Amino acid sequence: MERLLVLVRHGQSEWNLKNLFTGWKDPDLTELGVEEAVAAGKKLKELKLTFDIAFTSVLKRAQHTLDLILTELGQEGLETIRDQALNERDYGDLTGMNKDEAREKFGEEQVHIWRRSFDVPPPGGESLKMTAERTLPYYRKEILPRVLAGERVIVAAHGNSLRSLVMDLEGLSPEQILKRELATGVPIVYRLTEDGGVESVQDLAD
Ligand SMILES: O=C(O)[C@@H](CO)OP(=O)(O)O
Repeated sequence: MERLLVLVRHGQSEWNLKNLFTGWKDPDLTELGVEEAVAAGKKLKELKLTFDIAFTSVLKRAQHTLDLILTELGQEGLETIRDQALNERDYGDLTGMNKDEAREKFGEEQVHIWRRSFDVPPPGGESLKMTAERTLPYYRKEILPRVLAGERVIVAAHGNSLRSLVMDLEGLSPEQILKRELATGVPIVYRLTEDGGVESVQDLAD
């Protein structure tokens, strides 16, 4: 049995381009973001991958990315489950702030801690740990059982909601996840063991 799980971060969003903390805000993809999503679809097509079900967040940039990928695969209209458990980490008071201006105001190190530490939440927002506390139960209840039953699953979501899943799947420590960045529109193809561990992982970066 195949036990296929593909994770993909959305393509560049309008707020990624403007360098703003985005979190639960809902900007759409830029032109480049659309191109990245189409390219992700083409890469999956080259590998002859198709899916039985898709999961995404309730945010436009992830849904739009998924739609573009499914169109490339000739799988428009595939059953898709949207849930806010897969949303980006909530950036709290930083939402909408320019990342360079935040560095000037709060200092480079503090902003890095808010963005990449495991358990320090940005003011009023979610740490990666808090994000994992919603993404992982959802993954274990709704997504993993389908993968283990042989359904081919694609998840289109966000930098930090996916980092929390990657951390768990790959058994990364808080230090290791700190350095792990997910590129926009780059699918990561996992094949899982029968108990949900990682049998193989392939990052489809160029
Ligand atoms: O702004 C955000 O919501 C995220 C993802 O774009 O940013 P960061 O990479 O700083 O976690």
